[in-house]
Amino acid sequence: MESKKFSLKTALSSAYGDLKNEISKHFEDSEQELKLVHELIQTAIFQEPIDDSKFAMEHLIKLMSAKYSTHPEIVNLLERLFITQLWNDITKPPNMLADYSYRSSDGSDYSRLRLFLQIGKAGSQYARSTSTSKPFNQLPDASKIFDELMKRNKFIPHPSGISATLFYLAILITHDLFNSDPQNPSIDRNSSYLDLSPLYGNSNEDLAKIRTGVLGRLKPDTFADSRILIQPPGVGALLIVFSRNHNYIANYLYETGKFKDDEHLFQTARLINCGYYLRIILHNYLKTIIGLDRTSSAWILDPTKPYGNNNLLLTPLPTGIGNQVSLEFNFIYRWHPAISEADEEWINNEFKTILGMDDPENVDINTFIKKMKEWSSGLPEDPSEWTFNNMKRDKNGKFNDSVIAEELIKGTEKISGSFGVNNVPLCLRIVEITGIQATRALGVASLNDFRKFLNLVPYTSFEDMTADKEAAAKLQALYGDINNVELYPGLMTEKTKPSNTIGSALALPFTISRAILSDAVNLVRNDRFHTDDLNQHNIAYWDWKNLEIPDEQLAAGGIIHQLFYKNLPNCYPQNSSYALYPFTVPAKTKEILKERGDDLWTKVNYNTPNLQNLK
Ligand code: HEM
Ligand SMILES: [Ca+2]
Repeated sequence: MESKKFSLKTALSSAYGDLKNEISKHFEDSEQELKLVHELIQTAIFQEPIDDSKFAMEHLIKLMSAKYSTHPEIVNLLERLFITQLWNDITKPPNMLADYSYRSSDGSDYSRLRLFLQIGKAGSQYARSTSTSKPFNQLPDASKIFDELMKRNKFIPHPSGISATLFYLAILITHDLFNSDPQNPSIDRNSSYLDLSPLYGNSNEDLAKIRTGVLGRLKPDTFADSRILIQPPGVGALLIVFSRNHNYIANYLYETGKFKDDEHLFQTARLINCGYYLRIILHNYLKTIIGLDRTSSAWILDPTKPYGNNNLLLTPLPTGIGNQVSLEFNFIYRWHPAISEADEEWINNEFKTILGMDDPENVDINTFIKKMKEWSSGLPEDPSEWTFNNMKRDKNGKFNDSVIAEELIKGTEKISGSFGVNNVPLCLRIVEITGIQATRALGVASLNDFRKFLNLVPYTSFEDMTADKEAAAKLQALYGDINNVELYPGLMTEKTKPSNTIGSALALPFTISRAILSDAVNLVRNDRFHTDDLNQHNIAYWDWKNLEIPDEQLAAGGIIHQLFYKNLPNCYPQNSSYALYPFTVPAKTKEILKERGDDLWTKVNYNTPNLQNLK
């Protein structure tokens, strides 16, 4: 960055040299004026702060209107620089609108560009990123692709020690963004934003079912999306932490005395709760995914940073313009190989019960949809009565803290699965086959066309695409030509990035690792409620430290432990790796922290928290 600025300055100096010559040709005693002109150019280009007590602007106006007035060529240039500077001060289109600060129930109106009110609203069609350049040749049976290249034969543990709990958050994120209509897979029933749709739902009807209507609160331990009930119980446990966090925030706001009515308290608490969710995604989830825990640097990848101002050299990077997730992203984010062994067993049993069969892998799609529908229509109308994993609610409707904490703690001990060929649990066979068929029906591109779209070099051969010789041979037999490989089967079988390194700790398949970041940056930056409208006024001057526990240092910038300590009191010791670093298995956490080269690793407790006396 420095060297770029240096070379720009060099270029600038030569342009300034010409102007200087021009001015000194016509005027004597112009040293002061030249300095002024130089400053004008500097501030126009580098956005350096202006010390207005020096009256530079007034001097400039005097020069243009009096001394230089007989030299229109100089005045024209200075005037242009001056007007450019003034014009650039104001963001276009506007960053914020007055009194326009609450999330809608269905994700409409999340773009501040009022022409795009509908963008990313629940019930919209998926966006499409890229099309196929030439027709596919004959495609193999989707079931054959699953059986030969995707099916888990033997569990392969994740090489970077990533825990199941990281994927519990990943599942909340995917259930926030994606909710395909089984009758019409081009429709996404959720909003295309990180707005905790699994908690708050996607309509006014959903909200009415989970809100108490009093003081902005949600019903105890309640969430809106019933799909979470048939995910491993750690996913529901994590969502309940966010549900409790909403109520914690609403109470806190009420006690400040600034708000009285339910709607204002609810909406403000939702904005803040979604803010914590995003902060966890950036400071814990993304940090683990790209391996930043291994360094003592505080740097994180933050897509919300304002780069809004124009300057003469860099175009602005807008925020809050709205987002619509793509169908491609839906498949890029299907991370079924990551499911841990224990969670695979759990879901297998759950499917056996719901489908009423011993071999859920053999169910046909119509039966699957029908049985799932029967299951969901058998749930209580009121989500505050739902339970999962046979957990019981107490007389106030709450689950026992330690029962919730236990699922998250167990998740941190479960090693997740490795990405790459042959690691998708067998019970998801029908889901995967139907998925591949949907991509065909909707015209999703080939892997190579998608790579070209991302400006990545296309694969030239099957060996180039996958490091696994056996997989390469199977792909060759099924697809014939490397350019014939479809996006989703390709993503599930391509080579994976190295593990245990800064930059790629999640060891994702190559194309996924790049695509996921492009989609993530867009969906966060384009949400006005994660950028300009998360301003202090709209969040009632909420201090993000309100949840903070004194061991901030121990978390190395992480946030998630604050939610655990606040909403699952007494379940974790103060310095527990299970709260501070839940996304890697504890033995791995120790190894990673040692790599930082400081003594942080000696201060963390790696023992399983003892919940016995809390039950
Ligand atoms: C034990 C864990 C998991 C189970 C039981 C599971 C189950 C399922 C099922 C049944 C579907 C089909 C849903 C439908 O078509 O309505 C599905 C779709 C999907 N899964 Fe998973 N999954 C698990 C883990 C994951 C993980 C770790 C991710 C990624 C982080 C993920 C991402 C997705 C996505 C993006 C879809 C498409 C959703 C949609 O189009 O609405 N899943 N999964
Ligand atoms: Ca959403």
